Amino acid sequence: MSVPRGNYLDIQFVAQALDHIQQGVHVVDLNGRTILYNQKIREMESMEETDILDKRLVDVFQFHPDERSTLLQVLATKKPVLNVKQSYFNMRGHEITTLNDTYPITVEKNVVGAIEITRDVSSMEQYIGHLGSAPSNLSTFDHWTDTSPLIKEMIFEGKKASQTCSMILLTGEAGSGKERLAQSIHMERQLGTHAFRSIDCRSLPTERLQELLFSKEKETHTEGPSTWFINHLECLDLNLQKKLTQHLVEWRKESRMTERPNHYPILTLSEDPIDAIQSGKLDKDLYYTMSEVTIFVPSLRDRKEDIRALCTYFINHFNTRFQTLIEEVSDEVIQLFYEYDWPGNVRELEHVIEASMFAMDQDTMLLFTHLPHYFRLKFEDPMSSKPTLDSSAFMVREGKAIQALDAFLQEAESYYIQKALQYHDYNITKTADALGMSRQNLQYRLKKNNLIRQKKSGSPK
Ligand SMILES: Nc1ncnc2c1ncn2[C@@H]1O[C@H](COP(=O)(O)OP(=O)(O)OP(=O)(O)O)[C@@H](O)[C@H]1O
Repeated sequence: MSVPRGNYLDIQFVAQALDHIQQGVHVVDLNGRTILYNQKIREMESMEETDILDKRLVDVFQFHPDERSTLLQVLATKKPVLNVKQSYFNMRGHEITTLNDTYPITVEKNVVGAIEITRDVSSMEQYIGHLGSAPSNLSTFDHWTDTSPLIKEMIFEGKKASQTCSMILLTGEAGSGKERLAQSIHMERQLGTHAFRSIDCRSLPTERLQELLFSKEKETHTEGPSTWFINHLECLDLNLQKKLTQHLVEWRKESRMTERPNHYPILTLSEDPIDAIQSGKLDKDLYYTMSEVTIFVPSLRDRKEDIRALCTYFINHFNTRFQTLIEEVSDEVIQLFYEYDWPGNVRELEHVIEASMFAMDQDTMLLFTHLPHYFRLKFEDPMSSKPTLDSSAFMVREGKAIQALDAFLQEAESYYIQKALQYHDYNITKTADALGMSRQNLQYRLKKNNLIRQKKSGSPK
């Protein structure tokens, strides 16, 4: 490790020692220039020493007006700042969550710099995510808007299943509300003071799934009843599906001998089970074992009567979160929502409302112009007689094959964000402002579209 200034031998000695510890250490001098940046923090932030040593923090990291550098804050206030949790994307696009303690460094009562000690808690955060949610965050049947007959029927089935100890299979497209239904069943079964464990086979590597599904089992026997929500089984490795089948058969035998089982499996499939078996994604035995009680969660396109009530629900929800006073969605927008097919289901509607509310200033009614640009592209502009998506429109070119709408939208989003980033010289804050979204929202989209930053990146120090 090279150290640029100060008592060279002393600092080099300390710096080398600090390269062997498991916490990240970042030291700046009185001018906010980095004089020590140990091995661990370099790994976490995916930065090289040359990127940062002897440079001012403000020249290396981009700060949003709402974010404060804890190191600079400590230099200014001369007081420690402890236990600050930060989540950010490092240079490789990996999401990192850290806990930081930052202290002033004083020599003869004068502050000469600041030191930040950082613990990487990303894997702990993910693990806690799997351990269970607090009951206050879980949905209950009272939270459902039950306008359509299909949802009324689903709620009826869900409540009926809650009266039993059976394992339950929920089927329905992604984003339709399967997890929400599983939480409602958990609460209806009076398990609110116990854990709701969510395991998503879509997003975890096989080794981790193996560990979560099988090795943790002994521990849970001592912890009281819990719901095991195993999501997207069609994405689980076939060998693990076979192993899970054996476990579920065992579970069923044991549960018949007791009034209150130790855990209650709720499993999901987001594809048609028969198609999934035919395409080799789903083990037939697993399906027959778990499908004793099956509830179908309807897609939004099949229950458009619910759209207005869902819009009201999301507006109230985001009003509370963003401290806004939006009142309603215009009839014209509701009409477009009725015409649209909603491949991403309720989740997509939620995102459209959230993005639109970001774009609203003093208005209280959500209008066509507030809808996100990509979403408006799907429709003719009602203010104009010319269709927006004609042969000269964005990325629809002669000779280019028409692609599925989802793929087109993904490409459009990716392309547009890339252009905006280039235009703003890869400055995240400016790009996010220009796109009318939060910095976190832009970072999420960079990750989703695999657009790793080309320029300096790192934590909001
Ligand atoms: N009836 C509803 N009222 C309000 N919000 C809803 C409703 N249904 C779903 N949502 C919201 O939509 C989003 C997706 O729901 P959920 O995660 O339950 O779907 P899912 O079918 O489990 O999705 P996936 O298959 O992708 O895991 C969540 O944010 C959820 O809160």
